[in-house]
Amino acid sequence: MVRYAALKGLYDLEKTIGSGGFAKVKLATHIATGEKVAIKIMDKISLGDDLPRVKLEVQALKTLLHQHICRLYQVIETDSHYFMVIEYCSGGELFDHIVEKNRLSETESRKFFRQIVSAVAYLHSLGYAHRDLKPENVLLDREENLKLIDFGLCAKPKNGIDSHLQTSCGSPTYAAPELILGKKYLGSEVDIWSMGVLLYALLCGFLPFDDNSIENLYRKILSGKYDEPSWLSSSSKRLIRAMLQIDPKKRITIQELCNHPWITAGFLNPVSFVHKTNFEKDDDVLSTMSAICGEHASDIWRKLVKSDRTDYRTATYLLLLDRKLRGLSLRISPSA
Ligand SMILES: COc1cc(O)cc(Nc2ccc(C(=O)Nc3ccccc3)c(OCCC[NH3+])c2)c1
Repeated sequence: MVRYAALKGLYDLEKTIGSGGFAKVKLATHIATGEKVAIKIMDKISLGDDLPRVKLEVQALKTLLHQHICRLYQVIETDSHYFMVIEYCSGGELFDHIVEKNRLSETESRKFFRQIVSAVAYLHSLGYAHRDLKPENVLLDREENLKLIDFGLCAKPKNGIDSHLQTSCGSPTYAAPELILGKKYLGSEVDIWSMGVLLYALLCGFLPFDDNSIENLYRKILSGKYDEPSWLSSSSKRLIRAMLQIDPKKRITIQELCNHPWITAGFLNPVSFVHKTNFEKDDDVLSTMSAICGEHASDIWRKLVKSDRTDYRTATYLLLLDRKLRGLSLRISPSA
């Protein structure tokens, strides 16, 4: 097991749970609380000119406080590496959940899809677009709550969500026609397309556009034609068609999506979200931390609120808070 001095006494690294281009994600234990976390390890040399993306993602994640967006607890930077300590989603990938059940019922799909819509509507309301929405980036926590991950490609155009982007990114299978054509596009509109692919995958158990050859895949996406299996209700078909519109200007908007009849069926209200600017103050957690580090609870809270929200104190506070919300004891052992 590779050891990193920067993690010594704070986190014990365990198995690798994901690896991508320039990053690998390992399961780890936050030693003081015993809580599991995911640590995304990036080597600065292999990051190359993608280095600024890490800062962009960290900046975005400090702002994004939403129950269906995976939480960033801590960032550790050394001369050679970045470590992002992230919420561990023990339920694994939504994709595996769909495959294991072959496909999901309309009711179960709606439960998950409402959570995705809430997270994306929140993201867009803050001027961000995810740009890489795909089943692998949708995880589940232990209560099967959905968590969006990997904001490495997320963008916050400087002139706001309604200004055009050009960078081609994300995976072709879930990419909108305008994106694969290299046209200028709106992040919000490409996210809606990808959500249409996600909804189709939930309801059908396979993808609307799929092909081993990239040319055929592109041709299928640009045709906008896909199968509509017999089990799809007419309401489901209407919603998917509204999201998989080739012309981005004809595509349903995130606001219309929050109120769509398919989304609200069986629920009392449209999809909504809350803008949280800070995590909630919890006196039990603060007194537990105070007992260990000897500082007054009020001083710990003041430092937490003033901090950049990605230090060890923040990670410890949020992990203890999570333990409390799960009804577990707030045990904490002084770091070795
Ligand atoms: C904000 O959340 C982020 C940002 C980011 O840049 C990367 C990640 N990556 C993560 C985070 C957590 C997991 C995880 O908990 N996975 C897991 C847990 C139990 C069973 C199976 C998987 C993660 O998994 C990597 C594979 C996901 N495709 C990646 C989060």
